[in-house]
Amino acid sequence: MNGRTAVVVGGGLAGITAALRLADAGAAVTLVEARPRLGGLAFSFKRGDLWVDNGQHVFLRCCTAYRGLLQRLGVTDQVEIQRRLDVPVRDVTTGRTGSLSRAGLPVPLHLAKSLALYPHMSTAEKLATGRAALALRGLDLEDPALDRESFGDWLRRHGQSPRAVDALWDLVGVATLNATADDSSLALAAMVFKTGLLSDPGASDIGFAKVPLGALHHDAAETELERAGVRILLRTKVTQLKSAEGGGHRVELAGERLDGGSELLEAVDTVVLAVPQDEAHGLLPPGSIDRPERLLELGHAPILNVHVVYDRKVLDRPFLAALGSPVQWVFDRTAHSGLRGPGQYLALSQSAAQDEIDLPVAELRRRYLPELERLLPAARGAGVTEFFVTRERTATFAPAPGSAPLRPAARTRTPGLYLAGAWTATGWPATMESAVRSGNAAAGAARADLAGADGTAAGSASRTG
Ligand SMILES: Cc1cc2nc3c(=O)[nH]c(=O)nc-3n(C[C@H](O)[C@H](O)[C@H](O)COP(=O)(O)OP(=O)(O)OC[C@H]3O[C@@H](n4cnc5c(N)ncnc54)[C@H](O)[C@@H]3O)c2cc1C
Repeated sequence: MNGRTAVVVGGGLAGITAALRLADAGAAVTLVEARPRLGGLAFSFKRGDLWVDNGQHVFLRCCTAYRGLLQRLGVTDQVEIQRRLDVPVRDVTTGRTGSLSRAGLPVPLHLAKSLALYPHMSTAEKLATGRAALALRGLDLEDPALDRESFGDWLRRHGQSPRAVDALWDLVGVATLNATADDSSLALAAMVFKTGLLSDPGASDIGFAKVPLGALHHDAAETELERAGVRILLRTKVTQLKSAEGGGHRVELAGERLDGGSELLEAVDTVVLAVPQDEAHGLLPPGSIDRPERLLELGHAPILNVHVVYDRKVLDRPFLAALGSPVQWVFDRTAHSGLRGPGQYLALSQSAAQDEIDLPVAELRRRYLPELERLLPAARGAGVTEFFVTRERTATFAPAPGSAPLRPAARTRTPGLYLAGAWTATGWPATMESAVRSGNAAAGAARADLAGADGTAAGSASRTG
């Protein structure tokens, strides 16, 4: 792509990835981001002395594309991946704590011991779960029928009790899919469980950042993009995308320019739209994709994070999942946030939070502080020094049955125009992994098309492949 120009719209993980890949191929790349920072939906901000992530983010060892990006950014030492999957799960109604963990055995035996000892299900439920896991493992992810059924219906057909759904399938599924089994497509759920739990024994080991997300997705990304020669325009919104008269694309920008004027990027060879689906719908030139209104049908699902700072330590592990409580997952954020002193900072990650996302802070406080006392005995009598929430109403697309045909591929019908974003057709739910995969796919398609136009080997390979 030497001598070619590219504009990437959107500086989330998809856009960062696409920009790096296009710059690697020799294009002169401009990355345009409306906000004052890179990182999109996975970012952090300062609140007093505290670094706060907009939402707790975790990844799995099987997230190879996201881990590849972390490696490229030189920040693998700033994340931690469990040596072996270990998720402590406490039921507040019985007070018992068990764990979902793996042994050093081949799949699916790696989970068998943990399931056998899991205190939150009966023996009959565990046996039925083992049978369902084997059936799930046998599903063909390429079968389009999987997208038409709900995961909940499939689980019931495979003998899963409401308790097994709560204590196991939804415990993992709600956090990864951002929807309950009843609201999830079987295709996406099967993808998550097959890849995460039933592929390689280490696939589900959990990873998370040891620093605020912004240190990875803004600071390190900005440094690497600049090193790769990418021009970064922050606080700059793309307002329109058109065909340029002499060929290529015309990208219109509205930014915080001192003269108040707008800037045009003219005759751009390649544009990657790495923005949320609603924004892409507004920017796509007519005829670029089939039935663009489908982008709006994809819908959104919210995630709420409840942040609580205690005056003492109340949680004795990095994280804990809860049953029998509105609390879903609790993370210890103390070290990441820079909190000093004897206190502890907890973040509650509440996925599929449609019923709570708009509740006033005071009501959430009334709901969650007593729940935390039920879940964490040490919280009883501890002082709360801060309580606040972060709300992401459009955290992910809704992974509902029927969502697969609504997700477009990277290549559009407009030559030189590509789509990226966790919501595009990656086969993954809306995750950091999906975002990075989509950025790779868009840049890969652009590189192949330009190589094809130039008549080089990469182009013919892509056309025949
Ligand atoms: C609270 C929360 C918790 C989550 N937890 C997890 C988790 O644990 N694990 C996981 O893997 N994923 C998680 N996710 C999902 C993950 O963050 C996203 O899937 C991923 O970051 C999406 O990246 P993206 O680049 O596709 O899109 P985005 O991050 O949405 O990036 C799009 C960018 O485009 C910019 N933009 C929009 N319009 C314009 C315009 N006109 N001009 C210029 N720029 C524009 C936006 O400002 C934004 O920066 C979570 C998300 C949230 C919100």
